[in-house]
Amino acid sequence: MASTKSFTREEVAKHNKEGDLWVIIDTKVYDLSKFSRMHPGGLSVLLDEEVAGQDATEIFYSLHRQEVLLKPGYARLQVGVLQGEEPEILPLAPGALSKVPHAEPTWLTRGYYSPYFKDSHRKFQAAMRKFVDEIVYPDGQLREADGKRVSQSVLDAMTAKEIHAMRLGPGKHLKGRVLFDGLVQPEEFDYFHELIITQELARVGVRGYGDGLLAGMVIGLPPVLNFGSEELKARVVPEVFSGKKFISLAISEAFAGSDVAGLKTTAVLTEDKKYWIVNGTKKWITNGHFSDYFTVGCRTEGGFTVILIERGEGVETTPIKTSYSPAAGTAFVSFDNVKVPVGNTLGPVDGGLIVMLANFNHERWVMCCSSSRAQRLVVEECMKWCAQRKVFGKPLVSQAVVRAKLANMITRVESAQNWLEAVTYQMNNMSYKQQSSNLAGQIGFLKKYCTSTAQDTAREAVQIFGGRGITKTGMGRFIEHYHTTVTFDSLLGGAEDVLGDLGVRQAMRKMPSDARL
Ligand code: HEM
Repeated sequence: MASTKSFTREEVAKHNKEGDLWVIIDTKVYDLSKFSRMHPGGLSVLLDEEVAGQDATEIFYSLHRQEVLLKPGYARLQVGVLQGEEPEILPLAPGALSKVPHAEPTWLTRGYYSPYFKDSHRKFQAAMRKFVDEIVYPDGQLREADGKRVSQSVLDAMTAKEIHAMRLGPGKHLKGRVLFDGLVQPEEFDYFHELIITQELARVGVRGYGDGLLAGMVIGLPPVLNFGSEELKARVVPEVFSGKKFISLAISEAFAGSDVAGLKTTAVLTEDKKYWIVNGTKKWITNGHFSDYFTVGCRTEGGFTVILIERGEGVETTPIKTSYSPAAGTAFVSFDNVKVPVGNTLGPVDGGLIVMLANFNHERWVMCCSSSRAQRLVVEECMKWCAQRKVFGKPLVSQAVVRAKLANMITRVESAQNWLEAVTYQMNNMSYKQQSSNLAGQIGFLKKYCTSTAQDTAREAVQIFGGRGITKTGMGRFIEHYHTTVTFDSLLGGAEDVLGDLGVRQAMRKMPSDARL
């Protein structure tokens, strides 16, 4: 616990030399006498006459993130507070909304309204924010750094609130479950609740870890839920929703991605027609390295079939090094003569395309939710930095070129979110089938928009942060991470050009034959 001793500024000023060195940061008094020799920024900067024994608040915050002082090892350096003065820089309490303009979507900004979000969504958001701040965020920072898997305690905490089940959207799978301690009833749970879950998780701001939070389940389990036999569902779904077993979608190969006709993994029926024998390899499989189940796209005699394969004899996974942390468990998966019961077939034999198409819309919409929210985190970082960073004696934001960059960023993130909310409203009012026929193109365009604007924002954010934007620690650490990992979002679920083309083709199919200029 921090000391509550109080000092006058004059008393602090006496401790101004090597071996007896105090500073004031936002009314708190720190004794850096011993620490100064270990200070990552060096000893000399602390001995400066404007720092040693002085109020170093402004210079401290121009060089360090708030989190530095919250770390127990550094918080211990506090020996007291300034007499009769109150701190001004207060870190946000867990669950609180940011007051930085555009740091929150409009519906969460004081004084604004929304036609979409009701009281139930607001309560749900507040609970989810607190949960993420207290349980997920701290683990995210640690695991992204050490590359280990998401801690089981986090997955268990998510299970207790039924977050895994809710991440598959509204539907029968929620029936009878107590969602977030009863905060929302299964029948009232809609796509806006799901949007909230995805967007709150995206605020953790660490890409590999974000996928480690069972992104494989979000895309790999729906084919089991929608196309698996009752026996298969009864066994697999509870294991996965309880966070005890893991599942991945395994479609992409080194040979082919979106082009399923080019896949080389084969499934051949045994003579007694009781088993599939699967041979082949899959690449870039999110969560694959720790998955127990794989929803696998296979070439079969008359086309393409989706089969659920359990880890066992003949299944090997090797981690792939990607631009983000191994916390995602991204893997190369090989199947060598794997014997799979035919009961594990998902959907019609040779009719796997339907299974995949049914999955795409939701999967891409989830990506839009997380991509647009991650982009907003970058806007918040830039807004704060531009206001606090001084150049040529003035805040960075006094430069017109910097304001122009912020204007572009805000325009992009607000348009992405508003379009996303409009599409989400459509999803709430359409059946799954209607969504495929009416929204596949829209969602394709939206995803293309989210991820291409994300890359523009990443580039401009690095310009604003300068060298800090390419440094893994310190002020620009989120920007560096975002810039390094942002491209990934533009590839998964279909590259931008592929999605744009899909949207135009869907639109052209609906062109009236009598339309003329
Ligand atoms: C409680 C007091 C302080 C603590 C715990 C502290 C801790 C740290 C830490 C952890 C870093 C590494 C930052 C990172 O890359 O993540 C750092 C860097 C630095 N610190 Fe401090 N510091 C303190 C006070 C100060 C003060 C008063 C100054 C005043 C000049 C200062 C100047 C610097 C500089 C110049 C760097 C290098 C920044 C960079 O590489 O961009 N520090 N400090």
